[in-house]
Amino acid sequence: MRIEIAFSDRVGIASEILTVLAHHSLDAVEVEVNPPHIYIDSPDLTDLGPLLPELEQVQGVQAIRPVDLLPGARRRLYLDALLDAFADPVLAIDAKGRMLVANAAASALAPGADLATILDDPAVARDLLDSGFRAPPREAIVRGEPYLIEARPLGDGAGGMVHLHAPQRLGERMNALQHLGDVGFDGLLGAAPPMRALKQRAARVASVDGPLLVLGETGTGKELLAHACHRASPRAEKPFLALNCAALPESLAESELFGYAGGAFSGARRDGKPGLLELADRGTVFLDEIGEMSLYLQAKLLRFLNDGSFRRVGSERETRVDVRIISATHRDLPAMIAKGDFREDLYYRLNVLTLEIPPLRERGDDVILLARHFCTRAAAQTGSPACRLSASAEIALAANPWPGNVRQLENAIFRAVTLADHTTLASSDLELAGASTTTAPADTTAASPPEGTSWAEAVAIFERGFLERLYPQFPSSRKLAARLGTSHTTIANKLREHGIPGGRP
Ligand SMILES: Nc1ncnc2c1ncn2[C@@H]1O[C@H](COP(=O)(O)OP(=O)(O)OP(=O)(O)O)[C@@H](O)[C@H]1O
Repeated sequence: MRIEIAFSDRVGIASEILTVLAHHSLDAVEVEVNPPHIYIDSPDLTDLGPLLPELEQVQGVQAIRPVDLLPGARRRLYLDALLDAFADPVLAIDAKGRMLVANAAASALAPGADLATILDDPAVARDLLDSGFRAPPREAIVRGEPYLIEARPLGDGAGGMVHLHAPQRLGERMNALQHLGDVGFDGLLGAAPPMRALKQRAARVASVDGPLLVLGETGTGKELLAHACHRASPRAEKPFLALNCAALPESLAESELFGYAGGAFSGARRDGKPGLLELADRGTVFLDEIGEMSLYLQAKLLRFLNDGSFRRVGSERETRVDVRIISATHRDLPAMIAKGDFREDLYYRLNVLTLEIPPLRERGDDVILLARHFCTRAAAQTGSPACRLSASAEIALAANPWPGNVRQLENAIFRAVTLADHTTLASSDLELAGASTTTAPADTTAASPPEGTSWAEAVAIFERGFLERLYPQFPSSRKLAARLGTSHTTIANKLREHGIPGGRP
């Protein structure tokens, strides 16, 4: 039986309680003292009755009750369940390299007792330990498969946590099919003139079967556009696979893209592994952040673009595939060429067709269009009630510079929808850097309306902000009408027109 005893804290009380158990010849296999409670696990204790009078005699004991689990055991149970929910192996290692804790995936993969036996290459284990688990992510072979290894220290001298990203899950993370589904140009929202022009050009470029380079600042939607071009091309029914060239060290990126032959490196899978180029045969491979590709891989990619063939890592055999390459970057490739960081010949091979995505700040009212879309989507994703943006929020969004573009906008709206406990988001809910954080429909006067706003739209934005600001102080159409010196019917109609809730006469 496991019991919890509440007591008022004093020196020696825990040992007096345990002495009572000893008197009854009861063993305690686990004891947790967390004043003002002591928890005891005693398998021999089946009936509390005979023990109660003596325990209650101990000065300071207040209450005694049986419990299912000791708090520490309960915590371990939850932590184990959480760790086991990770499909990737996760390990805690002490400063000497001994394994302290492993989740189920790690135990199944490499049931070793220390880091050096878990990783096939002892040098990698040594680097991790020598760096105090601060070494940058790198690849290592575990039971013949390449893994991306990330480590972080646990705290002074306590060792570190090691996370092995499994190769097939890396593929998952990089496979745009996972999250883009069959999104085409329809999913690329935007009605501003530069977006319309882009979509028109993209629709033409999509069907031309040549390499395509997508340029644009980070988070502008380059991957979405690349996928839309694939969906609008004759390759639409074949795979669209994506590799982020900045995310992986060179040799792992090489084996992801080109695959490897059986026995290519010590412990490699015996039958080898196809890379994205083979897996995407007759489809499209999207190379994101191409500016970050190493010069060695640039040379290998150039060769593939020139004659359609390549060799798997560690193979002598030429492999031929039919794949369209769409690449993307936010970097200035000509400037990189001038510095010798990017191959000029590759640039011309990749840049047969080009699309340039405008930054969000040049898209006028698209900010509002996208924000409303993200608002609806975030509410659906989080199971929150349907929400909308107040006039002040829309004006603040339109005035924000958006250095992180659409992704930053998407995140700002998601955060606001998740955290706000009301359904009309104000500018203060949006945590915009540099924006006013008062609940300021008052800032309707401070910021200019979105570019291209008509007179009628500007008046409507002003009215909505004005009414939203005053309504809480004059919460009925009669009171508001009296304050504004107009008829209550006019105010009631305006409240309805702007969807301001609770417009009572
Ligand atoms: N026009 C758009 N309509 C709807 N959603 C968009 C649009 N543009 C971008 N997004 C969304 O914004 C996020 C960022 O887009 P995406 O990943 O395509 O940008 P990126 O330019 O490839 O980013 P990075 O430079 O970091 O690789 C994604 O969630 C995407 O769905």
